[in-house]
Amino acid sequence: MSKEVLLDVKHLTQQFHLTRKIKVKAVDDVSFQIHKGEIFGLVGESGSGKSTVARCLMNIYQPTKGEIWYKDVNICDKKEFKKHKKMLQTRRQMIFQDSASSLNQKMKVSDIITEPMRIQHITPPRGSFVKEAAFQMEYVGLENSFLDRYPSELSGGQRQRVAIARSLCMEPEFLVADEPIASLDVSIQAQIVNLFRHLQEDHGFTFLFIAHDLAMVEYLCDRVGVMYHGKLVELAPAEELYSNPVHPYTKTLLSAIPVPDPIRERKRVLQYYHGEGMENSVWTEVSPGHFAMTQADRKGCSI
Ligand SMILES: Nc1ncnc2c1ncn2[C@@H]1O[C@H](COP(=O)(O)OP(=O)(O)OP(=O)(O)O)[C@@H](O)[C@H]1O
Repeated sequence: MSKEVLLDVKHLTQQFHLTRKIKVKAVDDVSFQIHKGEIFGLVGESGSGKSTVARCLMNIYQPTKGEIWYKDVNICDKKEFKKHKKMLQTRRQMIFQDSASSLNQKMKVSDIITEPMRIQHITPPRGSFVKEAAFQMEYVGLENSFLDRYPSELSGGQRQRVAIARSLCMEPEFLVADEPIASLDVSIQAQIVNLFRHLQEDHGFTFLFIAHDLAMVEYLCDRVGVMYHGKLVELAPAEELYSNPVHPYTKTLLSAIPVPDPIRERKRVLQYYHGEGMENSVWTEVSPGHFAMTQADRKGCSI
């Protein structure tokens, strides 16, 4: 993995207006970088702001504050976005959790896979759209007989493979996978996660991987960020985060991972965190490459 920065997120804040008076700060002053070729994981409880970050990175939401740089393009700047629109819409692709609703149920698989190429007026490198769809299908482990089927005729895992094949057609550089395995059976989850790993190894893709399954995130990701109530509270290489969590919320989250050893499992202590000490917290590098929110007067230790 290189240290070249592909994405630089600076002080990202996203507020939603629920009514004229009530606002929700879904993402609150979040900064991080994603390096070229790395798999960056984002974890946190439901509603902590992970999907909102992902949607801002994909220009689905226009952030309330902050900047997002994709290489040397500030994608939050509307003029810059317009200037580089084609590059941004092809090189960045997103895979959603619910492939049943993200894929057009009325289209055949071959058309679903090649639709983004048609929209972007891209000539299929393998001669025809059908050949292109067949190539990508084979790559993601689906037989060609699926080409003429409709999404409703496929299983959840097969539909997710179609969604991946569809994004591969655009020869992307950066893939956002938002809970791509959440709706799948456990054995299928492992297959899809392994597919992501192969994609990264074969093509050097850069990934943002959002998931609730902390064990899968540890297995797949190079670095992991932990979100809590819209804030990024900890960020570290996966191994370091899982072996030495600093923020109490990270400790809470990791304490909930089941241990496949009955003796250790019996001794496991579940931790709880209810947001105590979030105020006055500052972003500190507690060890090289390991950042966490700690209280200003207690740098280097947990809150
Ligand atoms: N379009 C929207 N309009 C209003 N509020 C929103 C919108 N999108 C997200 N929110 C709110 O922002 C907060 C963060 O939501 P978000 O979906 O980013 O969390 P998440 O960590 O991805 O949760 P999950 O794991 O359940 O998907 C939540 O309180 C959510 O209700």
